[in-house]
Amino acid sequence: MSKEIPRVKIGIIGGSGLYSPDFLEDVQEIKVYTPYGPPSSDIMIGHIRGVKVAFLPRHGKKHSIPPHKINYRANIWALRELGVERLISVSAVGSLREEYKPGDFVCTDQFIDMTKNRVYTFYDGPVVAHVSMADPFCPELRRFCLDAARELNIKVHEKGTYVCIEGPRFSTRAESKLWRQFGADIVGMTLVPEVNLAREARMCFLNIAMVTDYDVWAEKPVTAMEVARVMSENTEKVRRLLVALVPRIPEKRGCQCAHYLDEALL
Ligand SMILES: CSC[C@H]1O[C@H](OP(=O)(O)O)[C@H](O)[C@@H]1O
Ligand SMILES: Nc1ncnc2[nH]cnc12
Repeated sequence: MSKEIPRVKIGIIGGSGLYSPDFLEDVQEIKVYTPYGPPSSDIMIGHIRGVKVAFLPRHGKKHSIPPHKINYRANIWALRELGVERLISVSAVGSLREEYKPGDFVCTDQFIDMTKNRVYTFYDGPVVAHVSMADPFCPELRRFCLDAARELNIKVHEKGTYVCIEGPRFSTRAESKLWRQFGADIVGMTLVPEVNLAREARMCFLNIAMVTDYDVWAEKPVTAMEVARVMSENTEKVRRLLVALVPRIPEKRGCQCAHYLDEALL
């Protein structure tokens, strides 16, 4: 007897420090097969106040997959296969600005791609797609996120440019200063190509970044242990924000996100 595959419209990808769907109720795990191989883990499906949500930890349940080895295509494909239209990605980031303090949230609104060796598209030919990335994040999801944070009295920066580095190493002092000159506000290793693949998959995409450290421009070199510690001190805040955000998201989309691909195919 074949099992019915559940349909889920909202997906959450957890980053460093967010590996478990303990903010969801009635969780079931399902294995999803993709043409690109397995996603980072089985997909966990549960509910937030009656709304069905799919959860996937991008580094795996035990953080065994480094940023440059994540199978981003498999992750996005698997979530899309389940019906996900609106994707919330959670990231730990370093700060490139004094005023973006450890423990603050950032509702990312732009990115700069400094990665070097990733697979950036589902369209490897013969079908070719050039998606617009001028406005990478869903304006509706950003608004719901900011409203939810305001309601909870959680400090969130309304805008922030995320520079995505290849990793897994952290930036040199010279690089960190350069990211600041580029106009970036926060630095991480995983937003690209998650965000552009989601657009190719006609999904809305929101990035909730949690500042875990001042990157090395501010003198003291960051360590992975520091990132993990600050993230674990703040996961409760992340969970509360997700629980307040998800029920605000309406069934129907009123944004452009599903249509960028129409103008991208040659
Ligand atoms: C654990 S330190 C570096 C690691 O943390 C961030 O992860 P994520 O974006 O998945 O939250 C950063 O991008 C690196 O992968
Ligand atoms: N300083 C930093 N650089 C890159 N990725 C990070 N993730 C968290 N902090 C970071």
